[in-house]
Amino acid sequence: MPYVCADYSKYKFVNVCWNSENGIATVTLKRPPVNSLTAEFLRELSSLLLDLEKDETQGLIFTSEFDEKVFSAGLDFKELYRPSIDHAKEFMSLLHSFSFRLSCTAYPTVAVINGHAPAGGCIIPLCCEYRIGLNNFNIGLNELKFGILLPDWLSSLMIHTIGSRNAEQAILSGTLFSSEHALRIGLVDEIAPTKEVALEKATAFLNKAKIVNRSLRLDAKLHLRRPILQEFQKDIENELAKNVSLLMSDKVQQSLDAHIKILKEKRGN
Ligand SMILES: CC/C=C\CC/C=C/CC(=O)SCCNC(=O)CCNC(=O)[C@H](O)C(C)(C)COP(=O)(O)OP(=O)(O)OC[C@H]1O[C@@H](n2cnc3c(N)ncnc32)[C@H](O)[C@@H]1OP(=O)(O)O
Repeated sequence: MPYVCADYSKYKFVNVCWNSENGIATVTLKRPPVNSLTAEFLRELSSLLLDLEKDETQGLIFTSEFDEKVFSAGLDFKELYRPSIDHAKEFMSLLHSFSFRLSCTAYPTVAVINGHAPAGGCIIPLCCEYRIGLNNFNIGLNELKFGILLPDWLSSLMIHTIGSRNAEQAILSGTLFSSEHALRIGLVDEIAPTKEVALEKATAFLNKAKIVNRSLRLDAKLHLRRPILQEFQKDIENELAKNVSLLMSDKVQQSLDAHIKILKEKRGN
């Protein structure tokens, strides 16, 4: 059983709950109001993965504090609207390194998607090995609707998860899928009626993974995920520069502006 050394109370945007019997860490995302991903949040999540690795967690479950509302609303609109060039570079680099690290963790990973997971909100579930959804939520990579071309590593994660034909249709149409539809195409592996049941299913998946030798399992995981990991590692500097310049482009900035206005109007402010 892992001896928990790290001080998990230092984290601002996650709550980490260890099960001392099975060594599984449940990480609840709690950055109000909608778990949108900022540079600070991504930095924290990356550091958390390292702590969990050092403490030899036997498995990781991600879920959200904002139950039946939102798992994550994706990249933070407000932070990405008119950022400085340095901030845009830092943001893209943090997103890349966190997603890479999560995709090749030694320990098995599950996302309990207990709310909407649009666009960048779908990244954590896609990097995980298994996804359990609740009813009545939307999930998908709808970035094309924002004028954002997906980084190659993100398309590759989607292809790995739902196959190339489904991924082509999903990405090119910018579709957000209902939970039932997500189940049909394999974007989620199971649907659960409540978060409690979803957490039980997640634990069952992680317990199954435990019977296998840890380092052998990691070798197999890296082998099976090689096409994704190659995309993460391919020409990193160029890829980051491309994403930064896309983000800073007038077209994407105008689209972010429009979406921020829509959200404001929705709230009547
Ligand atoms: C360059 C390539 C790099 C990377 C590739 C990946 C790219 C990803 C692009 C993105 O991820 S862009 C973000 C896409 N996300 C969305 O379109 C989601 C937008 N939000 C919603 O649809 C809804 O807010 C919700 C379904 C998540 C939740 O709905 P509801 O519960 O009704 O809450 P409200 O809409 O009233 O929102 C509450 C509060 O939260 C703010 N907010 C919502 N989404 C974001 C966000 N993505 N970033 C920042 N803030 C967000 C919203 O403005 C409200 O704020 P108040 O101040 O009015 O309380």
